[in-house]
Amino acid sequence: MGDDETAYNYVIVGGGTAGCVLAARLTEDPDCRVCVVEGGPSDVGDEKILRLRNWINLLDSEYDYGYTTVEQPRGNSHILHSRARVLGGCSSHNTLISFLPLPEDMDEWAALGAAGWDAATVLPYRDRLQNRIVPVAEQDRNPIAKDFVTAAASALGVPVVEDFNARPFADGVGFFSLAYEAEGNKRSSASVAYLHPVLDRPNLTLKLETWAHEVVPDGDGRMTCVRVRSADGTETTLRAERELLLCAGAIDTPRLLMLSGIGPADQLRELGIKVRADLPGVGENLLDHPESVIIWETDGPLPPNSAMDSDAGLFLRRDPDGGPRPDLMFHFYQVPFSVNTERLGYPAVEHGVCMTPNVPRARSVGRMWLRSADPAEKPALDFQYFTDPDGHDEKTIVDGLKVAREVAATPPLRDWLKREVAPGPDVTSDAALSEYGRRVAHTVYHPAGTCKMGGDDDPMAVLDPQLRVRGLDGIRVVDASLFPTMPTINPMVTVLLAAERAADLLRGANGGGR
Ligand SMILES: Cc1cc2nc3c(=O)[nH]c(=O)nc-3n(C[C@H](O)[C@H](O)[C@H](O)COP(=O)(O)OP(=O)(O)OC[C@H]3O[C@@H](n4cnc5c(N)ncnc54)[C@H](O)[C@@H]3O)c2cc1C
Repeated sequence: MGDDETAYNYVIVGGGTAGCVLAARLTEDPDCRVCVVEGGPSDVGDEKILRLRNWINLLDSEYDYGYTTVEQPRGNSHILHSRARVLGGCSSHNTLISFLPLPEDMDEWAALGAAGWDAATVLPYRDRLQNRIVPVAEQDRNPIAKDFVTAAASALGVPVVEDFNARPFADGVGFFSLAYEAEGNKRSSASVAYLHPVLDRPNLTLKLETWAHEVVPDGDGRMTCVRVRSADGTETTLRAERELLLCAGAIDTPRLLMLSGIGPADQLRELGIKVRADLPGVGENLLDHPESVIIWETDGPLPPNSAMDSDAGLFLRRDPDGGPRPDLMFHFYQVPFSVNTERLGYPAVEHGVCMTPNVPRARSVGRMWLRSADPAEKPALDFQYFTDPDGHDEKTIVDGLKVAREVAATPPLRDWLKREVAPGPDVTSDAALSEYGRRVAHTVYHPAGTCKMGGDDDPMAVLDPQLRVRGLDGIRVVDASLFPTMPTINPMVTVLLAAERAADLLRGANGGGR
């Protein structure tokens, strides 16, 4: 198929984490013509992208859409919400920590009306994942990270976990599993694992540096067409003969739907957007994993070994009556992640480490909306961090900071640390820890949930359990926006599993493939 063609069997908007999986799976059938519209450039041969340890330099770069938030009265209003602008999406930009969701995470989705998304159905898709997922390699295990693992196990009485994906866990400390090749520190992103091997398929068309700005109906009223603009400004309408698949991520998928008149009718009318479907849930249910940070200076430089500077971490279950899943997590960084503390005047240190306690199932839920009908204007994101009425999220951060200090005070980690620089040893009361912890809070970069799927009885569900946009024909959403609730763990693998399942749903519905 040549570049001038505009009709395909499927058009995929967003060649990101989910989009790459779908493109690879759907083009396994040589008669199925697929076009991927991706806003960013290719990652092929781009060492800046392909080398995992460079991830931190991609933040706020030309590969980052760089969303901001509206004022967060109980949190940090200065967080930059990085979202990748490159083939592979956030899997080309992130730290590639790879955890299967816990069974209860999936069963919760099914209980909320997402029939067919229970653990017994979703978790077996792990065997289909093409990414190379392995625990951090021995040569990448920094001595200080090893000592963090030993200290946390001893201070907190939790097991050392060799492979977090071997079985479900309530708590534990250890080196993460990553989607990477240790040799050469190469990403095994969705793009590398799924798309690179099939780029020469004649039935796959990639339109890079091309931005989708409006979904429009075909002649039969099916929402299968999308208006796109390429880097040179050329406008085209692409048509999907079977279905249009939105995979633009948890911010850009609801943004595109709303710009196309699909969303909360009153809000859209106020902006002068013609309403095509009144779906009040579009842009609501904005989920994230909020985190805080505590930083120590080390006595001089650390050994260099690392996969991506945050190779180990801890899960803890503080509330034994709260079910089998952990309710506190943190990453251990062998660099001082000080962007939020320096802004508040805490000292910058040349050599240091930090721990970043986060809230695995945050109860504060936010929303996003369009500021105008102009597709170029970024939407407003309001995560409403630390606003849950029971104070669960705030308490988790306070507990996390205290737990971090316990670990830091325990040998062998203790012997590496010269002094605590943020918040500093004088900050001890719950109130002071909360104030500090929320003001320096950051995101673990996991926005999700903004087009959630659910049952017929949930008026806020945007998608049915087949991922079809309710009330419309010919259009589905497959990306992190489909999450009804946030899984306990870092969500990339959940997105990959969802995309694998979506490929099956599509092939079943449209008669192609298996
Ligand atoms: C810095 C960072 C670190 C992270 N670390 C981890 C981690 O270690 N482990 C983990 O599990 N999760 C991590 N995450 C989160 C995880 O990467 C994401 O949740 C997941 O990759 C999202 O996948 P997606 O398919 O929903 O969207 P994405 O992968 O973001 O894909 C969306 C794609 O759509 C394209 N696009 C958007 N709008 C348009 C448009 N209008 N037209 C055309 N193209 C468009 C984008 O360019 C992008 O390629 C991290 C995220 C970030 C940003």
